[in-house]
Amino acid sequence: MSSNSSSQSPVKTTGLHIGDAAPGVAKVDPIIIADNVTRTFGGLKAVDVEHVEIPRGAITALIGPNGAGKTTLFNLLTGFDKPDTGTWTFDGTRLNGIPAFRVARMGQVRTFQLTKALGLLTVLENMKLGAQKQTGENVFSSLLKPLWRKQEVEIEERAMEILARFKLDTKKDDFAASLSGGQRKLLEMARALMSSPKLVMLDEPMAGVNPALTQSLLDHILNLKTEGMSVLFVEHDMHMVRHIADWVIVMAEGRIVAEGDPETVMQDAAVIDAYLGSHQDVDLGVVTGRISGEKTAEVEDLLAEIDAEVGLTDSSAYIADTPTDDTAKEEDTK
Ligand SMILES: Nc1ncnc2c1ncn2[C@@H]1O[C@H](COP(=O)(O)OP(=O)(O)OP(=O)(O)O)[C@@H](O)[C@H]1O
Repeated sequence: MSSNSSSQSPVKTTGLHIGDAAPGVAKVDPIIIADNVTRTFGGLKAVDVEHVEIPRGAITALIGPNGAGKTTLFNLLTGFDKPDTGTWTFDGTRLNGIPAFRVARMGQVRTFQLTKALGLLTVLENMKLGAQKQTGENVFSSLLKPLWRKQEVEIEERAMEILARFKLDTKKDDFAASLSGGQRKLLEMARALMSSPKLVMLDEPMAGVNPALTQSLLDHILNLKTEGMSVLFVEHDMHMVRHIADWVIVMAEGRIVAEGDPETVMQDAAVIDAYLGSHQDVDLGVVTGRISGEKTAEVEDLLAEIDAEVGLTDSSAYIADTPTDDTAKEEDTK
């Protein structure tokens, strides 16, 4: 595997899989291996994953249209929901049936949206929660009664160190609710790092982030990899996926329909089908920009409709041809 990163043109980690890239393909060094994972709500099979492996030391994006089952799979893998069937291992240890707080203790953490309750804690208090491995009530009582003074000091030092990296140290005493959308995302990520995870799972890290903070967030995610962590993130922002993901897994209707490096996956017919769904009667070449020519008003309307449906800022950019480094840079500065 080769790996490196920089904010301008991150070097992708390659050589992650064994054999042809296809749904369920084996990885050279998987950190998660899951088999026959299903989750049904009423009559609906929200997740139906036969086999999937998440590569270690790489940034993996989990993409797919609304309702594809991404969040449900995330919840299952992190112990926040129980599957109907399925087994999986994290770093060689069987994890199915293990509750969320123990999953986090084993080094697999996920970011959480700042809920109302967490917004009423200060930035520093939120960080301390991360150190306590998100153990619920115990965390709150430990905040009120710090029995382990030495440990408290160490935790606070670590929190301030991480906050400084995320440029949030000056806000340590502010209520988390007073942060901007982008700063909240940074805090969510900073909090996850308090437990020195091996795998960081990010749920829509770019959602609601002001363009001014986009680059900073991307850099922080790239840094996780540089520091040896693995990253799995769910995201609708395809600019981001294309720019930083080493590997992309595509879900549709609960199943994994494609896997591969970003450039290949985004030109895969199954991926285009999954996103465009009912619009298959329209010439996809025009819609995706693969066939040049004037877009009719009808196609322009359709693009806007697709953007709204899948939450993309620019659907033609998503499935368009491979960008040059320059175009990727331009996109980042938008
Ligand atoms: N708790 C639940 N009860 C009933 N149905 C649910 C529940 N959670 C998810 N679903 C259904 O399962 C399917 C998959 O949902 P999920 O949220 O996992 O998709 P997603 O790919 O994360 O979508 P999005 O990108 O919109 O967040 C959807 O049809 C959803 O309505």
